[in-house]
Amino acid sequence: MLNDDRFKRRFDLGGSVEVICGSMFSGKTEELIRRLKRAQIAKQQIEIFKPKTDTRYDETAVVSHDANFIHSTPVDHSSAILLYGGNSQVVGIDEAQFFDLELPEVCIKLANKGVRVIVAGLDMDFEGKPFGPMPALMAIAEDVTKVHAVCVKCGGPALYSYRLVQNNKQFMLGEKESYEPRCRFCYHQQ
Ligand SMILES: Nc1ncnc2c1ncn2[C@@H]1O[C@H](COP(=O)(O)OP(=O)(O)O)[C@@H](O)[C@H]1O
Ligand SMILES: Cc1cn([C@H]2C[C@H](O)[C@@H](COP(=O)(O)O)O2)c(=O)[nH]c1=O
Ligand SMILES: [Zn+2]
Repeated sequence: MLNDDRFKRRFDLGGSVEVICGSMFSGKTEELIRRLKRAQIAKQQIEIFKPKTDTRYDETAVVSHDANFIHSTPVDHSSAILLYGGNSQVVGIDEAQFFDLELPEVCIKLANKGVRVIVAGLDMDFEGKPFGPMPALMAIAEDVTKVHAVCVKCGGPALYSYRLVQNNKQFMLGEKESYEPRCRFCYHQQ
């Protein structure tokens, strides 16, 4: 395979997929913004996407819990990322857990065209179950970074997002009033 000229040319273009995952408040969005701002400093053409459903802080910005932000385009399907992101050198995607299951294929297509794709999202939902396209994205990525919040109960490294309100639906937007980051021990203590 590596001797095949078509693939050699694609590798030379430098496309790749990076995933930033973890619980809520773990710094996923901050890390995404940090990488994208460095790309901007390097004068690279960047484009950021988020799901239209995530309306928490701003309609057209990716905003961290610390109020750090960067302009973004809200889209309702991953295919739109392929349409609008194909001419960029770097594509950022936030809240990837809310996207459809075609997102990994979209990221592969962009990376094969030479685009550096950086995806951030929750790896687990409030029940500790893998969230949406995140497991598949982690499987196809060159690089996966798992970040941790501080457990609100004990100060340890938090990997779970504990839901404080009664609601069994997987999709429920919210902040500190509805979720808190917890470590393995404190999450299972309930
Ligand atoms: N329990 C916590 N652990 C770590 N950071 C927290 C916590 N509560 C609030 N924060 C704030 O959240 C910021 C991270 O926000 P953000 O990047 O939006 O996280 P994520 O995208 O993973 O939800 C931290 O820099 C910190 O200011
Ligand atoms: C655990 C969990 C979270 N959500 C929602 C809550 C927030 O609106 C986002 C996560 O945002 P963050 O940038 O990672 O803080 O997801 C949900 O819908 N379902 C869940 O199980
Ligand atoms: Zn804890």
